[in-house]
Amino acid sequence: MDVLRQLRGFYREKLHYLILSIICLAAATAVGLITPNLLRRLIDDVIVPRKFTEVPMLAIAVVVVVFVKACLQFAHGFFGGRLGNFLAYRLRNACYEKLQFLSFRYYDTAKTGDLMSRLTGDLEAIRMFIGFGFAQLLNVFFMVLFGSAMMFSINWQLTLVTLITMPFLAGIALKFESKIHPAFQEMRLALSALTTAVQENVTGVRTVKSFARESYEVEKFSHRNERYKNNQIFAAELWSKFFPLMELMASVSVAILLGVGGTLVINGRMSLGELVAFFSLIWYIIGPVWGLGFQINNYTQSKASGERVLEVLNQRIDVKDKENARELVSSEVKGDVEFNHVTFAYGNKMPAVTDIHFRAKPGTVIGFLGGTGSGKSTITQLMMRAYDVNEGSITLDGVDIREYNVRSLRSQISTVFQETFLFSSSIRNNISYGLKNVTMDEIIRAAQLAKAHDFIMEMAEGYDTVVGERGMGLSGGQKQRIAIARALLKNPRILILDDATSAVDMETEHEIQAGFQEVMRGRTTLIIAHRISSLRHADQIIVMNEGRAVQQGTHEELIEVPGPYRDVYRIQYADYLSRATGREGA
Ligand SMILES: Nc1ncnc2c1ncn2[C@@H]1O[C@H](COP(=O)(O)OP(=O)(O)OP(=O)(O)O)[C@@H](O)[C@H]1O
Repeated sequence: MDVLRQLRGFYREKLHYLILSIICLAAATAVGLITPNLLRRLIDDVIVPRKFTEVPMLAIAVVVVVFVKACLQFAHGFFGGRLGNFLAYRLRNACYEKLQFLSFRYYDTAKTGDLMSRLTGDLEAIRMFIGFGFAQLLNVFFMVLFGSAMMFSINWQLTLVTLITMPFLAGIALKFESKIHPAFQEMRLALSALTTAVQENVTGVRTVKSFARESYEVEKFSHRNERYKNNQIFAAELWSKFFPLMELMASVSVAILLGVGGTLVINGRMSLGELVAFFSLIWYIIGPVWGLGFQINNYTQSKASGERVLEVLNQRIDVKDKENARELVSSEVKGDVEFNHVTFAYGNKMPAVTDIHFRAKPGTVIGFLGGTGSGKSTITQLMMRAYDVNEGSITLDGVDIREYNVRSLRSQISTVFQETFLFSSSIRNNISYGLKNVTMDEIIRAAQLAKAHDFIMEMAEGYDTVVGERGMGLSGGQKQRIAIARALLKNPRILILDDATSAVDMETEHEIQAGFQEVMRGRTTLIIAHRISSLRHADQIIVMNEGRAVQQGTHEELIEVPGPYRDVYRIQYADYLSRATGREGA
């Protein structure tokens, strides 16, 4: 119930729906009890004394009772539906909003499929339980309580004898639930494995085909499919045993009732009408007991779902605004960036960067070179406060970036990542993503600077061409150029290019960089690249190794001194250097 209490904030406004839904269901249950009484009257007061004039009245009474009961059930469904949907709507929005603000650290370990299932399946379970399950669980008690109270009022001895089988019935229902519950969980896991296989196969279809692993994939799927099928069969067998067993137990109850009750009627200690009323009341008790396991399972499942959803909602946001955080105003930002002896580690791992110290004056270009895992991307992530530093500080225009409002800081920075993400939308929307009031001319200008305009115009629909999921249908270099156009259109003070031109040829890269020089005049740029040609014009180059800056200087300075930069330069420029030496020798 703790979960329900925590969720209360989301449905407090509509708490009256919950109360009305419970009242209506309880009232429907109570009204339902009139029917057995009418039956009793029909037999004892009409049929036996042969006073048939009362039949029309009784018939009308039955119709009225059934009608009122139906209205109450409708009202229960109406209020429950309103409540459940309101809660699910609020929770869905809250979860989605939370997902937008959760830190990068959360997404480092989050699984897409798991998050999706929390936002869909788990939310649905909560909707059903709060909307209907909760009232129905309470109704189980109402039915048993009202039903047995009425039976006791008719004949308490017969009630005790008839209800003797109920504990067994409840025991079987609970035992069945304890077996079917894990079977269902297992089935859900098997289904999730099955869908993951399909999802991965579709996403990685190129890899599968290029490795000619189609039959392996078919076999993998077939194994998972078999597991799912076996689970289904197991669950179906459990169901097929449960129903006859429950029916058998229920029939024992009914047989006892008929035997003992019949004898009481014959001996004149009970009227025939009472026996018939008893007969219909017994189902008032058998029904809920039969479904007891299901209701309890429904509760435990929605409790687990509630916990999973609350886990997302209660997730701590690592990087957040300080109280009274400063707002950056675009026109006033100069772009003076300084890393002051910055050290940072992801979780409890070894530091990814240690004692990084550099200053990028407004409008300058800082290049980063280094092997994989040397900490280059980490530096750019720290710049946009994807994570906060552990030691040292990063300043923008002389103020620690932790003092700024995160949103306004990031709005001053454009990042182009090595892996480009494009939305399944038109190229135009992809370039202008998140920006309002941009003209087509501005979009075209950004695309021209990113050397994307020409290939976009060659497409049948031009800027209106819709690119598939993750930009399918475009080459790696084309996707990167669209991402660069997107970054340029944002008109940032700070541009971060994290291996952003790795997928374009050297000539295009050169042209893109020439475009950058034009747009980035007066702005600060951090470039990560593996090609010396991309970095040689930088105002300062930082060579990284195992999280440390091992060399720092301009291209001209660095090629003069022995070290990793000169080694890389010699490897990449081997042909050029040998030709130059050859010419000198000649
Ligand atoms: N999100 C993360 N969670 C945990 N560790 C990470 C994460 N990102 C990077 N690392 C680790 O931090 C170290 C530095 O990684 P980083 O991505 O900064 O290197 P890099 O120089 O940019 O490499 P590359 O050139 O391959 O992109 C590596 O050891 C890496 O495994």
